Amino acid sequence: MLHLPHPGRCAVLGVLNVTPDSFSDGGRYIDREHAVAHGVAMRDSGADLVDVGGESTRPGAARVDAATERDRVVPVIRDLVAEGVRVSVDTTRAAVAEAAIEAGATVVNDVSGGLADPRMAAVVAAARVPWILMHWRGHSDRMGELASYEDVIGEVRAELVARADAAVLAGVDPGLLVLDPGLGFAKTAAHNWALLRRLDVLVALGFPVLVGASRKRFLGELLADADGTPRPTPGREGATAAITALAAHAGAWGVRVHDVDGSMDAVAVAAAWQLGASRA
Ligand SMILES: Nc1nc2ncc(COP(=O)(O)O)nc2c(=O)[nH]1
Repeated sequence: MLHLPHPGRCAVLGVLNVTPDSFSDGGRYIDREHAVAHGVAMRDSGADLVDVGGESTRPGAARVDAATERDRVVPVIRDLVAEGVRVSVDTTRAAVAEAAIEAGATVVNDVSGGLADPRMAAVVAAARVPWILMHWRGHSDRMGELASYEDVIGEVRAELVARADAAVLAGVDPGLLVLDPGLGFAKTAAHNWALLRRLDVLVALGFPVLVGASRKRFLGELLADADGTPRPTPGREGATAAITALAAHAGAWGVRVHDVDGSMDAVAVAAAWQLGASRA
């Protein structure tokens, strides 16, 4: 099973996008020094993992080549590990995951659930590291056309089970798998809310479940102003923290967020609510 320093509460993964074009923080941490300082700050705020990504997955984002992605994340991962930070690498590429693990990353966060790179399962199995399998139907340039479901809960569940089965067949320890509904990936706002409402269906599979709603567009649409203008990303932290609390209460293993402080408070509230008392 996944080791966590705070097993009594939902895990908090701090997002560190070392990219020029991620949707909500693109460019802020492209500089290595700033990136490392931000990662250390998120760990000091209580983040259980810092999730380092080198390629934007924003809808319509242009892909970067493996070398560019690797060169963005490896130095930052190495420096963070040297500061004692636990790091996950957010990549769909086996070669990048391999280099990140060599640099000290201890979790692979794969938004493609192993579909983008057939070599990923072997890399994860050999390294014996936890593997986050997110629900995905194709790269950023195609997600829009793939967002159609008869039964989004049933289909996402079935497609994630298929990914977990494939991982186990490839030699990955099932105890190291984490599932993630992939909010916003080939999904409309309605699909996102339907998946959150029935998160219990994924939790019931028995794998840890990670939820990544932080600052996403469907929150901006929910919080739109009178003339329908979506709330800009900086104004979505309250909704993100609310989802953190609700996801934790629904049994999520972890959340992936940009603002660690807000979600640390939210997971503390969820834990106290669950216990009927604050932690002794
Ligand atoms: N496991 C997982 N990883 C992810 N990586 C990137 C993004 C896109 O958001 P960002 O641009 O804020 O990183 N979302 C997820 C997600 O929902 N789940």
